[in-house]
Amino acid sequence: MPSFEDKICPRDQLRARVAALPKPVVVTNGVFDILHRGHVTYLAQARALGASLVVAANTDASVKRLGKGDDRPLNTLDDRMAVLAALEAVDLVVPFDEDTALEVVLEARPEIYAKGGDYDMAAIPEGQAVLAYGGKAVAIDFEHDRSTTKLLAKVREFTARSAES
Ligand SMILES: Nc1ncnc2c1ncn2[C@@H]1O[C@H](COP(=O)(O)OP(=O)(O)OP(=O)(O)O)[C@@H](O)[C@H]1O
Ligand SMILES: O=P(O)(O)O[C@@H]1O[C@H]([C@H](O)CO)[C@@H](O)[C@H](O)[C@@H]1O
Repeated sequence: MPSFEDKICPRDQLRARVAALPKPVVVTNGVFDILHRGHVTYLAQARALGASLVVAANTDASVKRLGKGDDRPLNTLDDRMAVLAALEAVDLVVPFDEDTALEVVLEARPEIYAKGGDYDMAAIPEGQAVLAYGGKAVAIDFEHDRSTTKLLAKVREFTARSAES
């Protein structure tokens, strides 16, 4: 197993593994289905807010409940976590099966919670929780107009055109 996979943390070890990370710790979460430039830029910016970055990845069942599409996620949790763990910006990857990453945030108690600029920090449970204990909640502006959904639409358009010709 490549050494970067050591960054994948079983949920029951989260508290202990976070305690061993350099502070301040930043936590973020998401699906990260087909990794793209928007994701990696955002993760590098999140890491730069502190000294360590923990990424909580939605389990496959929790992605299904988000309603992104019947075929989502395209990449399984294990694959998505391995790709995230291979990134230099990422120190720890943990799965979560709840509808939000609130419990992860409460267990990890990071100094900083970060999320893409498509979210209002004061309106999401993770942001509210961090602000309530005196931490920081940071929305990172989108720098690149990319998304897994847009990439998939391109592939589908190409496949449909190829089938017609
Ligand atoms: N282009 C982008 N620039 C900056 N941050 C992004 C970008 N796309 C996604 N993010 C952030 O990355 C995290 C994971 O995003 P997500 O997996 O929803 O990406 P996505 O590609 O937009 O997915 P989908 O199209 O499936 O909704 C979220 O915090 C989101 O705000
Ligand atoms: O990748 P996404 O769709 O941006 O990730 C979601 O973020 C939600 C957000 O943290 C508001 O609570 C979260 O609830 C959801 O489970 C996904 O992680």
